Amino acid sequence: MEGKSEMIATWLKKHRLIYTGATRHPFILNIRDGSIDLSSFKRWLAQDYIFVRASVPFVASILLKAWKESDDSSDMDLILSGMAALNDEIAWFKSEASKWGVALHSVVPHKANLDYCRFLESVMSPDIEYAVAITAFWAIEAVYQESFAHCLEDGSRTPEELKETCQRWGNTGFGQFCRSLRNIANRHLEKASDDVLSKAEVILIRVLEHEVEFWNMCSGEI
Ligand SMILES: Cc1ncc(CN)c(N)n1
Repeated sequence: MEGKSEMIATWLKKHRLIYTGATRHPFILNIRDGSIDLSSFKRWLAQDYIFVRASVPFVASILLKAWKESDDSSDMDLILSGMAALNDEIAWFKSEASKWGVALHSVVPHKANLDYCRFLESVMSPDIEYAVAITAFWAIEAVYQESFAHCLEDGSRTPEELKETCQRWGNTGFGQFCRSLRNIANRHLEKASDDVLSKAEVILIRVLEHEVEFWNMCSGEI
């Protein structure tokens, strides 16, 4: 198949509108221009804690797929570092929540969050190929990286008390992690059958849709 070596770039061009919708959502633009309503931020904090906890078994399932299916042992090293980052993230959410007076133990997940967590669970199935699952993992991380990095660019007016949050996903190290995930995804997609390629493209679109719904939920729109 022609142009298989950079599938992710091809798909990002094709699905630019939804990708921009996920990475330049009003929730993020409001952080960037300083107009964010703090109740939206607290809602995000509480709901994302639930999502991050649900991401642990998801990433563990990708680690298992890499162990079984990858021809390169460095894939496992990268995925393992992603697991370690989740461990830090969970600790960060707990301390951030106590700073903002958010009681994490009593948070009720919103529908958009439940739907997204259910989607993660579906990708954990052993029937889902490694190339498909790693594409989903890359997309989930890339949306946060691009979104929060945007809040730190020159000209942004992100409130001082939200800068640490933006740094967590907008820092250059996390950017490098996302680029490495994208390289792994591209490498496996290059060897994939047309059937697996169409599944990976659909999964990518689903992730982007869930991310938009997640931001909508945090903005209080649903
Ligand atoms: C909804 C969502 N998407 C992505 C990430 C980044 N792990 C996150 N914490 N939450």
